[in-house]
Amino acid sequence: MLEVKNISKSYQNKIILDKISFQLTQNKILSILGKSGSGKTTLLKVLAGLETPDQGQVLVDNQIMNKVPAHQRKIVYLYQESLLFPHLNVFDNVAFGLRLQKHRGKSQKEAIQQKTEGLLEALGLANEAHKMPYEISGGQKQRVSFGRALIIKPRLLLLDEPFGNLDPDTRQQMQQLLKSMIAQYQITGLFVTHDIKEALLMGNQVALMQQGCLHTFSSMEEFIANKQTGAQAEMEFWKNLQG
Ligand SMILES: Nc1ncnc2c1ncn2[C@@H]1O[C@H](COP(=O)(O)OP(=O)(O)OP(=O)(O)O)[C@@H](O)[C@H]1O
Repeated sequence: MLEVKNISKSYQNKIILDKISFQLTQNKILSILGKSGSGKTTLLKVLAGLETPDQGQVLVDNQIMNKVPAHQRKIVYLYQESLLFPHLNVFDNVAFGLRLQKHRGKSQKEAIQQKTEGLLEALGLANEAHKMPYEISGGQKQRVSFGRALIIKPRLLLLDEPFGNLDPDTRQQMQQLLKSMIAQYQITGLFVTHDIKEALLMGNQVALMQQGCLHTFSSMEEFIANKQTGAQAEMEFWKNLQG
């Protein structure tokens, strides 16, 4: 479904992405780990059309995306501080993408109303529908931005450290919520995180970005067994802590 072929990108002669190739099938999530500055965000931006690769191709459903502008790709890129429209309430922020799709007429209006209400309910935001962004918490804002993304059924959802700013409890709740929404909406996506546990929890597959290359693992066992991933060190840490 997503096919990335030989993507390279340099900034000021420094190679950030070095002939990256991988495939991702429909309804699967690929978690991407990697050190700060290893190029994870750059990869997501290339897929979203926010950066142009120096070479290589991005294909979604066999369609070459390279020349398709970002706003026509139906690929959503979400990051920690994904912005909400400050002048729209929670309901209108979520409904925005559907309204853009040139839906007119009364029945369409009702369909938008129903879809948005259903999604707000599922996201636990039903009581916040009429609040403005400045009246809700960070975790709630995050849920609104997921709502905005999910409502248009993106072909690809790109999540860039989405929970980086949340406290541990809220982070755990959001992981569970997002996981169930991803299953319900049959989302295909990439999930960038620094947290190994989160990568294993959110992804069906895990990959490691290192020196411009994306190392994909054929199974979770292979990922855990590889010392470079840090999974073993993390497991050792918890074991030692238990005594
Ligand atoms: N627009 C740009 N111009 C020049 N250099 C850039 C630009 N964007 C990113 N870089 C550089 O490319 C490298 C990779 O950055 P990127 O943001 O992709 O890393 P990352 O793996 O997402 O890091 P982090 O985990 O800290 O978010 C960094 O060295 C960064 O300074």
